[in-house]
Amino acid sequence: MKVAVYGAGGVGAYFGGRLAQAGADVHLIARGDHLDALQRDGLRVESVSGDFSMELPATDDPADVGRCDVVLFTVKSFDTEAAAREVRPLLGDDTAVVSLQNGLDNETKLAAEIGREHVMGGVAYIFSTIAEPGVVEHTGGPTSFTYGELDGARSDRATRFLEWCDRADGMDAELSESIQTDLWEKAAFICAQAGMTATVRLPLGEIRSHEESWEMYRRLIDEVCRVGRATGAELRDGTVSQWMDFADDLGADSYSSLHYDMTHEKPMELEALHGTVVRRGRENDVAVPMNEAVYAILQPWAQRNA
Ligand SMILES: NC(=O)C1=CN([C@@H]2O[C@H](COP(=O)(O)OP(=O)(O)OC[C@H]3O[C@@H](n4cnc5c(N)ncnc54)[C@H](O)[C@@H]3O)[C@@H](O)[C@H]2O)C=CC1
Ligand SMILES: CC(C)(CO)C(=O)C(=O)O
Repeated sequence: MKVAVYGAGGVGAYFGGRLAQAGADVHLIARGDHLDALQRDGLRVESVSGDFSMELPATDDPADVGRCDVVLFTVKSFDTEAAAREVRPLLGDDTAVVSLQNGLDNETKLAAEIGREHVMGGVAYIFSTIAEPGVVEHTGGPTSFTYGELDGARSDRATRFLEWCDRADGMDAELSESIQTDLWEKAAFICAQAGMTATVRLPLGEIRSHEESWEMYRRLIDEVCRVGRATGAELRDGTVSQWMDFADDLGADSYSSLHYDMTHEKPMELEALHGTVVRRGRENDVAVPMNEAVYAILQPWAQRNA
């Protein structure tokens, strides 16, 4: 199985590294200092599931890699369109480009550039960042992703990829037959987890211990579920309480990639998260006051870091 990781950062290099450990032919696409370090020193992953280092081919030019079976597409959502324009050299007739990004529009943007037949949706559950160039730090989370064909088909390429994922240690993968539902459900969770940890600027444990803050966390989830249903997505009953139970079990020191980016002066995915919910809420006449509040509070940070 030949795999390219387009945007080999916290998420992509972690899962790509694990697939390489399982024997997949993995190629990293990165840029800047991180690429220089990957080429010079290899990839180092410092992980709660076990550290590892490996030499993997790394480049900023997809033409060096050529056709792949699977492309893990893991750039930040504000880089989706630019990166999608560069993906073509990686595509054979049956190549799947699997977005593991946060946000609701990445698959549509990818499809517009490379054709819907190449795109699979996906959602990742992991806490992982580039700690320094060439070094990815994985601090926890379920360390899993769910992916699937946009039309829900259990295709040969999707099941073949699952077999490879199942061989890998330190990660779990699930093949979904309703990835649109998964995307909305993940959006509901991430708008709460990212929204609260970034606005409050404290870890989840301290948010949980205040009744009003914990209620706001719940309302953020609930609002996104309402918007999702208004757009026609089939969210499962009990999604809000399931996420609240999930968040109850997360480590007290959990934050989010949005909080990380905000506090490290990096561009933020605010538009892909709360910005999208606010816009879709308006379009569908669904009130989203909690998401509007998060969006308003974080705007100055998003502008400052852009
Ligand atoms: N970090 C986390 O724990 C989680 C992140 N996510 C989502 O996964 C996606 C990726 O996030 P991270 O891995 O944290 O981002 P990251 O910033 O660590 O990695 C993305 C990498 O892609 C590179 N890149 C962007 N455009 C490129 C291009 N055209 N050519 C080559 N390299 C390019 C960037 O320089 C960066 O190194 C985001 O949508 C994020 O919200 C989802 C779950 C957890
Ligand atoms: C769900 C969560 C919080 C970690 O998997 C995430 O997606 C992020 O930090 O961006």
